[in-house]
Amino acid sequence: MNQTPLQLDTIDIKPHRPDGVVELLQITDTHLFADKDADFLGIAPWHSGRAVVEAIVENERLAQTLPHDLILATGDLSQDNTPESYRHFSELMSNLAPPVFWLPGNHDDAALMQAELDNAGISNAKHLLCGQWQILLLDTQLAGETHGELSAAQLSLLEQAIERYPDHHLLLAVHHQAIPVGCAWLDQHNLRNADAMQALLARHRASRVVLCGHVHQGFDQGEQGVRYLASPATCIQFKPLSDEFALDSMAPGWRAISLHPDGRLSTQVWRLPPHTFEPDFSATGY
Ligand SMILES: Nc1ncnc2c1ncn2[C@@H]1O[C@@H]2COP(=O)(O)O[C@H]2[C@H]1O
Ligand SMILES: [Fe+2]
Repeated sequence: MNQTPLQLDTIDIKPHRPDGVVELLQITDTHLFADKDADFLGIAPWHSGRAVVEAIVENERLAQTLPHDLILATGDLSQDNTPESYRHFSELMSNLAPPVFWLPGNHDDAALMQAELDNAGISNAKHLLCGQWQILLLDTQLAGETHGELSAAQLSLLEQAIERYPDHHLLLAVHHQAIPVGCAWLDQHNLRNADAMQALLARHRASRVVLCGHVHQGFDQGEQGVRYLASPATCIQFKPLSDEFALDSMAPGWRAISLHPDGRLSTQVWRLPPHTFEPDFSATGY
């Protein structure tokens, strides 16, 4: 096993907005298959993912907003771990102008994912300096498990980030939820050593935000001065506050986030129109 500690490798991204506000989008849990028409509990993820991308493009055109600075793809991009599924993800992202940054989820094959996304020219950068903010993407994947964990090496990257950039507000992106979302069946598949991450976050004086995927629902909660956010998946939605596995009737979606230079954050969950891509509500799991 390679014991060499990971070194923080930082890239700079200049925010487009003259007031320094960083505009980003979160796209998560696309669960793509090699077969674009493959069914996932009543939804074909490639088709719902494509509809999300088209809606983002249309939103930008209608709102005539300044361009987004970046997109964060927070894992479970593939459901079947095929090279084709990652190529389909790259194809979807090629319709969007901002650079995409990614981290693996429990369903991903991280090595294959990196190889395929590298081939498509999607950056593997994990620490971004953007105006007054720093964005760190950490890997919580634990091979063969549905729940997640931050290895010592990943925690060390967080420590390096807050030590090196103590005055930059921090957005930490991970796949697994660090605090319970209120679905017992799903909260057993959480980030197991969230306390180690939280102990490091407690040292950081600037703003702290933790953004995750995995929970297939909108989530926004503050705890001990840290804001925890999650986004709907671009395919099936899990029903909030359900102890048993249950799919939700809300449409697929994504999250938009504005990071202000003074540390404030504003955010909005966007969804496709109601009743588009309704799943098979009788499904009991996968
Ligand atoms: N009925 C179920 N009960 C518990 N876990 C489940 C059930 N169905 C699926 N899962 C797991 O829960 C995970 C939550 O999101 P994932 O897409 O990561 O993958 C899912 C499955 O591994
Ligand atoms: Fe997941």
